[in-house]
Amino acid sequence: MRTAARFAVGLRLEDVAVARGGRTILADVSLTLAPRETLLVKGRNGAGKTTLLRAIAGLLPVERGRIALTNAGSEAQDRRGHAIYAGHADALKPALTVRENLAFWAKLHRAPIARIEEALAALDLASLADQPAARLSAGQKRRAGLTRLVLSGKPLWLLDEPAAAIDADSLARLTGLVKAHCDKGGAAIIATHDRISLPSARAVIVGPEATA
Ligand SMILES: Nc1ncnc2c1ncn2[C@@H]1O[C@H](COP(=O)(O)OP(=O)(O)OP(=O)(O)O)[C@@H](O)[C@H]1O
Repeated sequence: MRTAARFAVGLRLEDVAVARGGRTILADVSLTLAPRETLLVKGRNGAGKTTLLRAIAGLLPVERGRIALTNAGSEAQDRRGHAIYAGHADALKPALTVRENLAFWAKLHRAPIARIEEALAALDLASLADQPAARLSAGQKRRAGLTRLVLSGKPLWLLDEPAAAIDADSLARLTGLVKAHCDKGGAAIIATHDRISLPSARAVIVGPEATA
C-alpha cells in the first residue's frame, strides 16, 4: 500500500556540497526550514539556486553533507515523495489541451480528478483549459506548469524563478497560493531574483555574496 506523504514537513541542510560537471557549485550550505515557512533563495546568475533546489528535490546527488526532512517521521524520509520541483521547463505536451496536460500530471501524482479543476482555478486557467498548450503565451505556459504544485499534493514546494514571464496579477495570485499552502502546514522554497512579495518569508543568499 502506498504511504501518503505527511503534510507538515520541514527541512534541514547540514554542510551540503553539490557538484555539477565535476565542479563543486555549492559548498558548506546549512539551513533549516520549518513547516509553514517560506524561504527565498537569492544570489547572482550561476550562484547555484537551481542546483540547490534540485538537490533538495532529490534530482541531483549531494557530494557531502546531509539533507533531511524534519517533522516527517522516521518512515518518511524520501524527499522525492514529499517535494515537488517546479523549474524553468514547464513540461507541457504542446498537442494536448491545458486540461489534458493537467490530467496527465494528476494521474502521475495519483491526485483526485477534482484537483484538476482546483488547480485550473488556482492559476486562473479555467478559460484556457480547452486550448492546446502550444497556443499559450509564455506567461500562460508558466502558470500551467505551476499547477503541478497544486496537483502534486506534496507538502514541500520548490519553485525556481516562478515570477519569470508572469504578470503582476498572476504573481499576486501565486504568492497567495504559496501563503495558503504554508498556512495549511506546507513549506516552500523559492529561488528568485526579485519581485516576490511575501513579508513573512526569510531570505538566504547562495554563492560568493553568502559570506559577505
Ligand atoms: N548541467 C550542468 N553541468 C555542469 N554545470 C552546470 C550544469 N547546470 C548548471 N551548471 C553550472 O552550475 C552553476 C550554478 O548554476 P545554477 O543554474 O544552479 O545557478 P542559478 O543561481 O540558478 O542561476 P540563474 O540565476 O542564472 O538561474 C553555474 O555555474 C552553471 O554553469
